[in-house]
Amino acid sequence: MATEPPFFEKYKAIFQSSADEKEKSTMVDVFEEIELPLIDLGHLNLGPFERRECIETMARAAAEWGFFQIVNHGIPEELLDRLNQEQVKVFQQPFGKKSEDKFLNLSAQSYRWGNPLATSLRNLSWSETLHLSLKDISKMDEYNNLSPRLPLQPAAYVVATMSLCHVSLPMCLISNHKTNGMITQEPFCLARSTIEEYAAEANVLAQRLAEHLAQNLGIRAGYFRENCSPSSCSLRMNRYPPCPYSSIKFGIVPHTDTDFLTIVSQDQVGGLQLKRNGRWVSVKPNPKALVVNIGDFYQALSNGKYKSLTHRVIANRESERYSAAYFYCPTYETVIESCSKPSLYRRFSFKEYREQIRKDVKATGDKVGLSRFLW
Ligand SMILES: O=C(O)CCC(=O)C(=O)O
Ligand SMILES: [Fe+2]
Repeated sequence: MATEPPFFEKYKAIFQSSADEKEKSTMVDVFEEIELPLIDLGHLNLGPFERRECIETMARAAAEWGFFQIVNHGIPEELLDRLNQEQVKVFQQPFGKKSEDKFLNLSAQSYRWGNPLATSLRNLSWSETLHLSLKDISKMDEYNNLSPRLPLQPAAYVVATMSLCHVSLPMCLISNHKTNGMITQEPFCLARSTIEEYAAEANVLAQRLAEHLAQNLGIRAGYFRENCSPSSCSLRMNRYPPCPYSSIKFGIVPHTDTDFLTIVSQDQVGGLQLKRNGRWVSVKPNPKALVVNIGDFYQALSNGKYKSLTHRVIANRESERYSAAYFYCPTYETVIESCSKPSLYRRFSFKEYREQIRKDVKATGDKVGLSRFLW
């Protein structure tokens, strides 16, 4: 059963109407590959001097690059591996299952692929994602309650579940598999606890980073703790299938992130690019490090000191790529206001910002973003 989203069928018209662009894009784009500033968070525990230096280096990277990478961040490699395994399992499901409304009992639109509003090759994303609003994760449990109704013998179900899942809280779906011409049914288990464990660790890390970055800005110590919680954040699992069409450029189209900061774990394939001083540069992947990028809200909060950089992912012709992005967001009611005067941006709530994005995307196909809130 096909697992890949039907990109070609869905975007046939775009492919056909862009023959000229196809011609042009046979030229191979070459981008400079850069290594992001590397911050060793282990230095925070060495002594007051090393700690101050580490925080200053991080703040400089946030101001000059908007991106940096971190090691000794406290999230065990073993947990990152487990998260990746869960992610692979999700995307290996038949497309028909993934695109069901209640896939994994999550809200509609949790599974997304391509770009439903794509009008040309320029705004087509060659990727599929599972977007988990963290307040929804507890709903995943309900699937356990539903599963006995699924057409599999209870005993077989238990044995299969135990052998496929390494935790006691799997979320199960039954999927059809074709083996030697025979259709068989296998349960698909997603370890909810691995996702929760990762989300909890990522939340602690994100809060620590946000607080360190706030130190030189005079932002109240409790600001992030009061306005952000695991349930206001989200986790996006991304898969970028190999893309056979040279005319397709993007795994994810250029964008900035709508949050305070994002923590990204990625494999070794590469493809992330950021726009630095007006030029696109490729980020050299470092599977031992996590990538951190500043989002729109920290740019506004820091009164433009920290940069929410436009970034994108380039589609790869040969290899699939996986990444997982943790978005550190406040609650909808949180009002974001610059930490110094005169402020570049007028104050706005997350809710207001989201609403503006929704209108702009509908009207222009683009999020527009912070420039809408300049004085
Ligand atoms: O895949 C990546 O490296 C980045 C993903 C990203 O930018 C996002 O999910 O917002
Ligand atoms: Fe992003």
